[in-house]
Amino acid sequence: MVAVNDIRKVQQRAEGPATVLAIGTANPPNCVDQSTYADYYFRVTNSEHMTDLKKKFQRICERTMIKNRHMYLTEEILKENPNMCAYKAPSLDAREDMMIREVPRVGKEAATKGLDPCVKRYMMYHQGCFAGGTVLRLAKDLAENNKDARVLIVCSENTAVTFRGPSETDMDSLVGQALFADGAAAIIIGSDPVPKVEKPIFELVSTDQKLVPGSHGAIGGLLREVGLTFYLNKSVPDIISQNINEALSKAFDPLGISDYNSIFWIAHPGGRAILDQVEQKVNLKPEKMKATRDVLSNYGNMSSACVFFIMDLMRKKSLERGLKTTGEGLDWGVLFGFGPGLTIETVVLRSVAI
Ligand SMILES: CC(=O)CC(=O)SCCNC(=O)CCNC(=O)[C@H](O)C(C)(C)COP(=O)(O)OP(=O)(O)OC[C@H]1O[C@@H](n2cnc3c(N)ncnc32)[C@H](O)[C@@H]1OP(=O)(O)O
Repeated sequence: MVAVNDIRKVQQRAEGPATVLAIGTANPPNCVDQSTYADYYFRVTNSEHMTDLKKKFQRICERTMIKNRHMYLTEEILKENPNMCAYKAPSLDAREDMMIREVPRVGKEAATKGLDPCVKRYMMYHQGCFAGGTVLRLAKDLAENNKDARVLIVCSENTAVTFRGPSETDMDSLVGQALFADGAAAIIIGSDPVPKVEKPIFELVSTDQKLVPGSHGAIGGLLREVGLTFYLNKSVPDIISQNINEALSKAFDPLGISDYNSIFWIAHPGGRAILDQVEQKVNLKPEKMKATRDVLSNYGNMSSACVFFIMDLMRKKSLERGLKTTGEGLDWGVLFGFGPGLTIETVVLRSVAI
């Protein structure tokens, strides 16, 4: 008789850790220039009369350190959908129609191929920006517990659901209009790579999630007839940075690592101030956040997709610079997702020799 444990070990479970086997990214073609975005945003939302608010928005845009963002929404689309340009007007149907079309389209572009109908799918909506870490955590469990499984993750983010005109009394919304952007990433995760066929890029060593006590209300979103409304408290950079050392020591103490400049960094770039404060709290050298800041600057906050753009940039730059591993020449690294809850997702990565 075959023992259940043998079936689990021999037939069902993978031997090695889950690895990232491929990464692809895509953005909609419409690219907005952050230096002129305030003019565009106040014109397209018929808000030119709010001159002080426009100046404030211009200041916020400048402080984001974002240069470019991609957005599906063009001026023509917004003109056809005037309710999306109001601060709050019923528009959920129009927004959802765009999302139903665009989210899978850009996601498919990132994944490049269609999928067999027998592929087992799982859809996750309205997760928030920490989801890049969440999906890695779930994919690791799936890949390690299902021998030969290959997990395709597609994170596709679109601001058609959050774009809205300005309001004098809602600064959270205004800050979000200066930060959020569209983008998609597709990643394949699997254990026990097939020799000479598959080449791992990073190994997923461990994962963790923490709901920060007392942070309720700091970041959140509510789906309304007017689209997805959100709040972003000014304390977000403080809360994240105050909890970062605990997350790091929980993840790296077991590995005997306490110098966080000795690892590579992939942090969700929620906003410039979050990166600044984390950097300060951990005494990070400026080059540690270079890949993260480059993605923020060139693409904005694409929510869950950001960490994969950073991962992709890092492995490409490491190759270009002739470094010995995919993680800037270093062995160990960390990936952080931050988002509503306030939730911190931590993933410990191990790079691969180039
Ligand atoms: C959606 C998800 O699930 C996950 C996410 O990623 S959520 C997004 C998380 N990101 C954030 O919370 C943003 C973090 N903040 C930042 O990066 C920066 O504050 C920023 C780039 C927005 C502005 O940079 P800064 O260095 O703070 O600039 P600063 O000059 O102090 O502020 C500019 C103006 O914005 C206002 N402001 C900044 N943050 C604000 C906030 N969260 N709410 C309201 N107003 C804000 C300031 O009061 C200031 O107004 P005045 O010019 O009238 O004084």
